[in-house]
Amino acid sequence: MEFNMQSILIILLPFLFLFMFLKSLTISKSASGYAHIPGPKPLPLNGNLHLMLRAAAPHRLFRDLAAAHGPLMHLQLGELHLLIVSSAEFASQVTKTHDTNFANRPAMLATEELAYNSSGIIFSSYGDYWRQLRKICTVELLSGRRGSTVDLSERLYMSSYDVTVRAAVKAKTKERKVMISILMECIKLGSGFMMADLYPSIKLLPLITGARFKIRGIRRKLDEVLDGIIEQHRAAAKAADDGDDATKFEGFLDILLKFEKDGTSTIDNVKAVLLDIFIAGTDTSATTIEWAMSELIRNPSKLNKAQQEVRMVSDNKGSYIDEDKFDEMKYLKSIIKETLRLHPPAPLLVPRVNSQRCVSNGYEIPAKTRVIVNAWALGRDPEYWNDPEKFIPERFEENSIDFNGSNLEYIPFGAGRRMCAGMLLGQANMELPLAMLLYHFDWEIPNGMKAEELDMTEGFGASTVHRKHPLRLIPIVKRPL
Ligand code: HEM
Repeated sequence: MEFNMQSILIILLPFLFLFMFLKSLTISKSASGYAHIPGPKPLPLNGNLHLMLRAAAPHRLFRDLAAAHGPLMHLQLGELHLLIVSSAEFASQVTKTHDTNFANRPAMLATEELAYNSSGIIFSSYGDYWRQLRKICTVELLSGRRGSTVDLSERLYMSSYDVTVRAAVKAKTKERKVMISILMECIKLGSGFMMADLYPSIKLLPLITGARFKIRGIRRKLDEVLDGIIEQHRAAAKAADDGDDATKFEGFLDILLKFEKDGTSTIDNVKAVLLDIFIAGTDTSATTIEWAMSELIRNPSKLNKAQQEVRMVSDNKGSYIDEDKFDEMKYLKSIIKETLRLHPPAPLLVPRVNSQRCVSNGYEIPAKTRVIVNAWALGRDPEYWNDPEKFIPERFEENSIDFNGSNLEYIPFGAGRRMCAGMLLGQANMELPLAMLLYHFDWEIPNGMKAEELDMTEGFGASTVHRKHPLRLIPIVKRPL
């Protein structure tokens, strides 16, 4: 008899269900620790997982459930107990009052292999190792506007990737298409909502669902590309040393490699950090520009106003976009802020875990609880915003609300100790390409479609939220490059 994956599955399924049933008895016991926190009633076996099956996207489902159950809500997905935070007050508890306690990240199937055993910045445990990495990042890579510009391209992902990679590695890398597709896979697998993540005690699940196989395949490709980048960098550094190149400077990757050389870290740690920077830097900025352009196309008067501003500032400056003039592009900045309010690229931020039991606004939270802050819901809450579903960049001209983590109703970059380490680079990575798109081109929608008909459906199934369908527009050159 020939055994293929399907026949193995059929044989294993009854055992799996029996195991899950027995497991559900222990799950309901552990659920008692959360009984005092409001939330939808869990079913045996799956908890509230069935709700996810018919949801448009987790951030939308969590917002709707929170409307019925409150701003601190308990959800049980498979074996996991999640707390969903949907108010500025509770977000402040997690990211300010109990920030240190909640400064850890949960383990996920994908982070074992794809984040090199969680040894990058995003998923590493809170402690000295993380502190050191974060310091290198802030000082060496992300504090200024070090990313050199790339040619304007419709392929925002490529351009965003180029800027990030050049900031980190100082050079263009080969195989960027392959790398971008790997990054997209990592983002999908890192959502934390895979079956194998929701039932971590069923050790066979990663094999049965094929997740382990897929992750191993991506890890192999990832190693190949990252090893290539590191090799290329070492060769360039050696050539510069040999030639006594006066222009050489020590960059981010050189510093990571120094730690590897003196034995403080391993080459896997170096790859983990590089991957974090590539993932965090590429997808977030590119998807924000995509949404900003989509919103502007749907609002032609705002598009017009933005173009007038960018052109007025830049025409006097020799017909090119000058980063030093961004402070004069107030409307452009408001557009980016409004886009991040309506479409935060990471709507649920990155999950946190508390090391110790704590009490938050009267609710006891057991240790090792996974907490998700729904930044997307906060940005659309009528409690904090007038006409929250409307794209109105002007609202940011009238107030001083900022995304720097001090206004908890508006946290697209997160807040507290684990907030985004690349906010400044991210900002530059959005302002520059968007200003160029607005300055050089007018934009039309193809096929005579009306502006208000532009499809705004969100994609689903990853930790960042893109447009479901790519944005296709006709550029008309107004200021040639
Ligand atoms: C539009 C641009 C960006 C957005 C919206 C964004 C958003 C975020 C969010 C929501 C988090 C999690 C915060 C939390 O848990 O409270 C995060 C973490 C992080 N981001 Fe960004 N990000 C952006 C760009 C970048 C860039 C360009 C880089 C670096 C090249 C970067 C590097 C990081 C790192 C290293 C972390 C992990 C911090 C830690 O866990 O200590 N981000 N980002």
